[in-house]
Amino acid sequence: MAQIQAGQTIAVHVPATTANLGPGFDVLGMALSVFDTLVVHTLAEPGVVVRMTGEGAESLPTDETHLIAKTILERWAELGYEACGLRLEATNRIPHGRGMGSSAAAMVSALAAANALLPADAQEGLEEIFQAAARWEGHPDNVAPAIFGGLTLSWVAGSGFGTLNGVLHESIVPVIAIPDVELSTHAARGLLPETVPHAVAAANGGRVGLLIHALAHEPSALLLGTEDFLHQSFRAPAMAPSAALITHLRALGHAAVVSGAGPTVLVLCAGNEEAEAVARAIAGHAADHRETSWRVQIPSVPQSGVRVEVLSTSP
Ligand SMILES: Nc1ncnc2c1ncn2[C@@H]1O[C@H](COP(=O)(O)OP(=O)(O)OP(=O)(O)O)[C@@H](O)[C@H]1O
Ligand SMILES: N[C@@H](CCO)C(=O)O
Repeated sequence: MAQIQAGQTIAVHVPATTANLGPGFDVLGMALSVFDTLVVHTLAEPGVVVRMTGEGAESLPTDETHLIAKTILERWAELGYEACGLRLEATNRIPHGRGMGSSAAAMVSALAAANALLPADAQEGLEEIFQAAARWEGHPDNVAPAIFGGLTLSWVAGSGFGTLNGVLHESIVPVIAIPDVELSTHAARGLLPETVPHAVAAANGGRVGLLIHALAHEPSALLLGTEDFLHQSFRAPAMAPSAALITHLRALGHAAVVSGAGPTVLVLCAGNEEAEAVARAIAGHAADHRETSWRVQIPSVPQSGVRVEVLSTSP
């Protein structure tokens, strides 16, 4: 069995992502300019040590059970490589369990790192990393923009996944409101019904079509295009403050939706003026509903996703 070379150091940068964008459940995703950074050192001595700063630093494991370390080790084993020792230094800026793709970012940084530390002639491309990440995450909508950046449209293709970059109108500005509570994606998916009636699926399909058009060409149609029939109403009881904020913003004419599995709220704005009005509307709503506090950010949409820097190679 080939062994991973000790003495290598790489850095991986991966963006946060928002998924669904309303009706595009498990299909639409978009990168957001909030980046996690992971530095990986391969060591001659066996064992795994993880150091973290930022999100999750106080609560996540610091040994080989850490999600990123575990994924790197499992990927090497899957590809037939014997692991060396590892030191990981993670700077976590993506909030966990909020619907901003933290687990997808962790998965993508692990798989990109595992790949970059293979011998040069064994390294794979982004397409193989996408297939592995989507398989391990279970759905492709967050991992696609984390890998490829921009707006992504993804689908299940046989036993694998497909994705492509969609056109995003230059005026569109995302606003995110991150509440001070977490909801795990696993719990949020558990709230969904097994099946939906044909009429509901058809209504949702119509909105996805309109949304893709609105995102590319006609931002004025974002409010109608972001109407969802598949997931938000079922999950609302688990994120009542987010549901109330979305109702408030939509009544004002803004295209507010649940970001990913929630509870973060995403608003797709047609320009900076609307984005600033939305930030003010969120502040006003928060002042009247003090049980939840919100962090409001206006990120950009990076056009590329995961990036690996080789800091030092093995002797
Ligand atoms: N950088 C990280 N390092 C290690 N573990 C992580 C990291 N990011 C996320 N995780 C793990 O993933 C969990 C959150 O995943 P979960 O899928 O529930 O939410 P999310 O990915 O933030 O939201 P969503 O999938 O809706 O966008 C965390 O509680 C933690 O266990
Ligand atoms: N499409 C996923 C995104 C969260 O990972 C969901 O809504 O469950």
